[in-house]
Amino acid sequence: MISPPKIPTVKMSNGIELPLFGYGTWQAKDPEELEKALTIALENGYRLIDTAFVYGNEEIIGNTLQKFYDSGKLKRSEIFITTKLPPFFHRSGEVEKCLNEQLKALKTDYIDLYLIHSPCPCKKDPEKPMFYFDSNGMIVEEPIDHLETWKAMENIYKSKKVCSIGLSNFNEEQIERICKNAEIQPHNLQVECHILFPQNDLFNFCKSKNITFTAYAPLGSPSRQNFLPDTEWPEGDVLHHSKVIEISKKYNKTPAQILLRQLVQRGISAIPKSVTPSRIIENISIFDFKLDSEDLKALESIKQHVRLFPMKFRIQHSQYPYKDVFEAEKRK
Ligand SMILES: NC(=O)C1=CN([C@@H]2O[C@H](COP(=O)(O)OP(=O)(O)OC[C@H]3O[C@@H](n4cnc5c(N)ncnc54)[C@H](OP(=O)(O)O)[C@@H]3O)[C@@H](O)[C@H]2O)C=CC1
Ligand SMILES: O=C1CO[C@H](CO)[C@@H](O)[C@@H]1O
Repeated sequence: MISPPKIPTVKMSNGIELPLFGYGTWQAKDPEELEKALTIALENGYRLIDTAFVYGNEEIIGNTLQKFYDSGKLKRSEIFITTKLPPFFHRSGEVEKCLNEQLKALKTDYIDLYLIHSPCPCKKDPEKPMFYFDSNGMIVEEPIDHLETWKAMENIYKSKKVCSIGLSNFNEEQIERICKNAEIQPHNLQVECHILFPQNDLFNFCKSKNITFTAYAPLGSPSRQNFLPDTEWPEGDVLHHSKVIEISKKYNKTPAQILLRQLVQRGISAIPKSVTPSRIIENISIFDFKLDSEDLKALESIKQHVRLFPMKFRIQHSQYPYKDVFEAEKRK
């Protein structure tokens, strides 16, 4: 066990501190493996856990956390739980119902940060805890206005079942519309973000709105293609990028540590996923060094930009958020 580092935070507009580093859990759902990995993460200083209804692992996470509370090793107040509303429960009557299920699974009476997972409300697969795909592999749209769902998010915020509310995978226009019509402004946006997709414009836009920023796929999500393997996933390997390797040698750190450190220094919360004990410790060992401005600039100036998560199974949805992907598809 390393001595747990102090993790820097950024204040959200509601005054709550968002840790700039946490533990991602997408595709971690083997109970034994996840419990072991999360235990190692918590013992080594991870405090933010990122999950979602559709990851199918909230109960495993809740059970693991309960063991930490019972043994007195951690208090609930020391943990920051982010979870997400699935795209098939966007109707106002469904939001709180779904949240209640998630609270039960996570063994808690509040969520620190609750996000609308996707701007594309869709039908549920009655057989699976997942969205429904049609015969072309597309999700089936449910026309529900974002403002209806956001109102329900505001209500659960007011009920104190969630301490902060936010969005994931929404574009600037969609966020702007919510902000203009909201009683409670979004506290956080979670989107893909790494050296090959730095999100400079969206990040600056969020800063101007006082919305904190979380980077998913901070290591380029090397195992993303295990999800929907029949889908075409864009190429892009941030962990083996020559610039990252060069800088990692200079600091005697690993490529993953350089990538995560860069996000933290940008003021972006990074949530790498790993179920490998050595990597879990490697990823959090980034608070004993600082990238200098020259190296930050070198990482910033990487010209090749590629969206690794185009989520094309949503491309026909009227609220599909990625105009770049949509335009490129139209030109094909
Ligand atoms: N809001 C959204 O729509 C989305 C949210 N997310 C969230 O963001 C989190 C992170 O994104 P994710 O897609 O998991 O991708 P990451 O960029 O975190 O990459 C995870 C992958 O990298 C491997 N890995 C972890 N650490 C290292 C290391 N030090 N060296 C080499 N390989 C490493 C892991 O393998 P192994 O586990 O085998 O060690 C795993 O295969 C998710 O887990 C989820 O919580 C992700 C995608 C979309
Ligand atoms: O969080 C998630 C992980 O990535 C998946 C693949 O695109 C998404 O469907 C999901 O929103």
